[in-house]
Amino acid sequence: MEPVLRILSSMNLLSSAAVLALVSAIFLAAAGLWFSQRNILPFPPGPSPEPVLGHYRLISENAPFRQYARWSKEYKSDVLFFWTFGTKWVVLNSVAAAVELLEKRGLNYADRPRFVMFEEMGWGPTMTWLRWGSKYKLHRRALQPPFTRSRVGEYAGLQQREALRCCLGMLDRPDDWLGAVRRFAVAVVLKIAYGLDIDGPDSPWLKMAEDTSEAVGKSGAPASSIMDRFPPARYLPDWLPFMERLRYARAWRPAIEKITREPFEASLKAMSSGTGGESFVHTKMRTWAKNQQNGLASEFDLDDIQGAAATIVIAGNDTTAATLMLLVLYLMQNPLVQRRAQEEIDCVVGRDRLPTWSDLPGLQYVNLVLQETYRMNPLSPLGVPHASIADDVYRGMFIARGTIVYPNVWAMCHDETVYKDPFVFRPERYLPRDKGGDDEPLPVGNFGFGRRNCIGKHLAENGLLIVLSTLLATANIGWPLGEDGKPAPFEPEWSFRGQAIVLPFKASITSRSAESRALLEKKLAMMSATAQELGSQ
Ligand code: HEM
Repeated sequence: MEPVLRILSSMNLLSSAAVLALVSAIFLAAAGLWFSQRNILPFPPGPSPEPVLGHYRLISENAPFRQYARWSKEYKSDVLFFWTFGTKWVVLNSVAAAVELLEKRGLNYADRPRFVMFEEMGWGPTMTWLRWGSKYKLHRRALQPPFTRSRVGEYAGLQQREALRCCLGMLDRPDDWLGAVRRFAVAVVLKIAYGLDIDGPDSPWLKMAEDTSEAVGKSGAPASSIMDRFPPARYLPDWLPFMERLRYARAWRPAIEKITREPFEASLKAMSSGTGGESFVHTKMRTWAKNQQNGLASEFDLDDIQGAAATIVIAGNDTTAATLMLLVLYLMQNPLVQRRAQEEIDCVVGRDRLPTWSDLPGLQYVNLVLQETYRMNPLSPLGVPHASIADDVYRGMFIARGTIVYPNVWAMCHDETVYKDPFVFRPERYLPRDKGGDDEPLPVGNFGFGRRNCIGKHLAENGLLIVLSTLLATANIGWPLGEDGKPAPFEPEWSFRGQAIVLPFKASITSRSAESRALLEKKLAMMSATAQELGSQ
């Protein structure tokens, strides 16, 4: 027996040793490959870091996208590398790099970094900030279908009615034209998400949405605060001089919690009393309630429904309002563009009716005005950052797993090798040469790249186009009048902390004609009556 045991144990030893040797070999090979890749392959270039802090102090909080674009030229590389406190990030300054990494190799770049500052601000399960994984996929599966190109037509009536109301509001109260724009943006997503209406300028939902825009719009580029770079910093006292963003996050926390909770509760209340229209919350709650009744677990629980509905409002309201502000600004600054777009509407639609849904594809120049607006000022100049899931090599440069990736959409949209006079607003640039254009490519990246691209693009674009074309058909937009009664041009103010937004400004907004105004009123009355009859959107 003893010899057998000895043989067995020696076999055990042998096989253990073999397994150990094999595991070690695999580990060494993998480590060797990683190290050899790292040693052989350089990280992308970039400015020299400081000891310990790396690039932390080198990146400006104001308009960092301009700095990255300058470095891209200086280091002759469309991909730049930075690090601080062990966090690595790369900035992609060309469409080619963004398409190759974020789209063609999209699965490897479908993650997001952890947004520690936003956690501190109190965001619940909001899809935009979720890491790649089962929770994220669950939210994308729930949120994407209602906003596909083929399904957004379901909101056409709602968007058109709100567009008419928006244009009438701008004409009636030109001093508060921004109020009408904000109302449009909130009304559409609030109805879709919760089935709730805005019942006047004092609606609490307007104030709530405005607070959230303020909180998000000026919170700095996502994942770039000291807490994001060095998470333990969130536990430091916020009175320290370099902790402004922690102070900011804590100050805005109540507003974020409010927008996540209150419309959801109001929607549930409306649902139980049988009021309010159909909505995302209604659909999801019905499934959840049915599962409860049948004793089944729900994959998408109450927290998820609440978080996903808030995502629609937060991601969809502010972005739409900010783009409409840009449209008003560029039309005011470019009267010839405005005239040409109005001529197109007069020619395609005529002056005895207003543009409708089916007219939009035929309004080529109006569509290009929107594209040029996207290009001139991408709202998220550094996108929403993605993060890499595994090590990668791009054109001989090493990109380690877990690297944060910022597409510099601003640099792509202002690349002089692609766009002639990139700082000039010229929608004609996209027209073919035989139609007097420069055949330049439409901008890409304003709605993101790859698997994390914006789910609301089609909804947003339809809404922007219907407001733009209705406004062009019914109003003239010009510089505000000075004390001498003459147009008084001015330089608008901007905020480049986080999103790139134009700050509120004055404009002169007047009716094109008594007839066009009457058309607005008549059509709004007609559409509101129909909506009331249908008791829905
Ligand atoms: C002009 C309007 C809009 C602009 C410029 C815009 C822009 C963006 C950008 C740049 C991203 C990041 C994409 C990426 O990481 O690659 C994004 C993501 C997102 N957008 Fe929009 N957006 C707009 C409107 C909307 C609307 C109306 C909705 C809601 C229906 C919406 C919902 C979302 C969501 C949920 C995400 C996160 C996607 C994900 O992480 O998988 N957006 N958007």
